[in-house]
Amino acid sequence: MMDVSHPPVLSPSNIGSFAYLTVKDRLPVILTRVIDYLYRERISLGLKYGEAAQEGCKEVVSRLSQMKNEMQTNKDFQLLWSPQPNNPYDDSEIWNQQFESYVSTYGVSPKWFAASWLYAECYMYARIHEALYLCDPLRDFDPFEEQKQKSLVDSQIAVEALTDKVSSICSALSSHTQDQLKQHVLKFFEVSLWGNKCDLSISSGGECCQAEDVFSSLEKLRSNIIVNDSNMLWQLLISLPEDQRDIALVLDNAGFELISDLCLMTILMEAGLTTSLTLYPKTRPWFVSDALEKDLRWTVDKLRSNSGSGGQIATKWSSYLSDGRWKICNSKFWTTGYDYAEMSKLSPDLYSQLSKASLIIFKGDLNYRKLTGDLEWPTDTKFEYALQDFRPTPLLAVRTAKGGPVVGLLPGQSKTISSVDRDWNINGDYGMIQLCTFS
Ligand SMILES: O=P(O)(O)OC[C@@]1(O)O[C@H](CO)[C@@H](O)[C@@H]1O
Ligand SMILES: [Mn+2]
Repeated sequence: MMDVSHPPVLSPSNIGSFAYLTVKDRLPVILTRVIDYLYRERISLGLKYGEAAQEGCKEVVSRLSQMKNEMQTNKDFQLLWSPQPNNPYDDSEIWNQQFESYVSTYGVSPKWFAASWLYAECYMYARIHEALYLCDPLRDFDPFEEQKQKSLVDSQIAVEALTDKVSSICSALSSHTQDQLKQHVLKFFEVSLWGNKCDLSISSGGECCQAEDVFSSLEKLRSNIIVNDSNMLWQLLISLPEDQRDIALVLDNAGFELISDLCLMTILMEAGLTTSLTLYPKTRPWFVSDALEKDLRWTVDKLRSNSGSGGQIATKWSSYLSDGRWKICNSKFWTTGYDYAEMSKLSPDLYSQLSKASLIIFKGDLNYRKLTGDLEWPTDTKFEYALQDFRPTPLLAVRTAKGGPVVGLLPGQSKTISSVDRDWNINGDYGMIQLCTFS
C-alpha cells in the first residue's frame, strides 16, 4: 500500500456544501420523479408487464416514499435484501459488507447526512433498484429509460453533425498526414469531454440534451480544459505496440455522450490506433442517465435505422460488436458504493482484466470521484497520488467538473479560475483530459 495521507471525504454533513445540497435537494427530486412516474404509468406498465405489475407499482411507490422519508429525516441506512437469487449482478452482499464495516469503524449505522456523499448517493440507486427488484414483474424495469432515450432523440442535430464528421474523416484516412490525424483524434476527445457536460442526475432528471453541433464550439471551449494532457495522450497512443492496442472504456451517460464516445472509438479503430475495445456499462439503473448494456444496444439499433452517416456508422458498430473487436463487459463493481482504490481487493478479476488494457478511459464526474476517493484533495495534488492504490495500467480521465474533487492543477490555478467563475467546479463548464501513466 502507498503511504498516502488522506484529506477528509466529501460529505453531506458539511452544511451548505455541494454534497449537502445534493442529498438535501437533488436526490429527493430524483426520487419524487421516479415515484410520480411509476404511479402515473401504473396502468400502462400493467398492460405491458402483466396485471401484477400494476399493483407492483404501488408497492414500489410505497417503498420509495419510505426511503425518501428516511433520507429527509436523516435515518439509518438499511441492509439490502440479500441474496437476490435471480439477479446475475447481485451486489447486495458487497453493499451489506460496506454497511457492516461502517458500523464497526464508527460504532453507529450510516445515515443519509452522516455517511460520505459517495456512499449515500450510490446507495440511493441501489435502493431504487431493490424496490423494483422485490416486485417480480418489474425486476428489470428501468425507470430512467424513457428519459435516456428522449435525450438522444432530442440531440439529433448534434448527433448528425458528429456522424457526418466521423464519416468524412474515416473516408479520407489514407490521405491524412500524422499531424492531421492527431488533430482529428484530439478533437474527438474534446467532443467526448463536452458530451459529459450534461447529465440527467445533475439536472435532477430534468430535460437534458445536446441541442447544437459541438464541433463548432471546440476552439472556444478549449481554454476551459483546465488539465489537458492531449499531447501526452497522443504520444502514448502512437507508441503502443501493434499487438497491444486494447482500450477499456468505462462508460458514463447514455444519449449524446455515449454517441460521442463511440464516435471517438470509431476513429481510433479505423485509424488503427486501437485494435480492440472493451466497453464497461452499468448493471443497474444508475445516476439517472448512465448507460446500461441495453441502452448501448438500443442506441446502436436506433442509430442504425437512420439514413445517412449515422446509419453507416452504427452499422460499423454492429459489426465490431459481432466480430468481437468490441466487447461489452458487465461488472457489478461499478455500481457499488466503493471507490476504485478498493477494486483490487473487492473485485480482483475486474482489476486484473483492466490491468491488461493498454489504456483505460474513465468517462465522467462520478468515475472521477471514484478514482480520487471523493476526498477533499487540494487542487494541486498530483493525480497519481490521488489515485492511491488504484494503479492498473495507464489511465485517462475525461470529465467535466460537476461537484467531485479536482486534482492535478498548478499551484494557484484554482484561484485564478475561481476569480472568473465561482462555480467552476460544479457547473460542468470546465473539463479535464487527464492522463496518468504511472511512470
Ligand atoms: O458521472 P456524471 O454523469 O458525469 O455526473 C454525475 C453527477 O452529476 O452526479 C452527481 C450529482 O448528483 C455529481 O457528482 C456528478 O456530477
Ligand atoms: Mn453519469
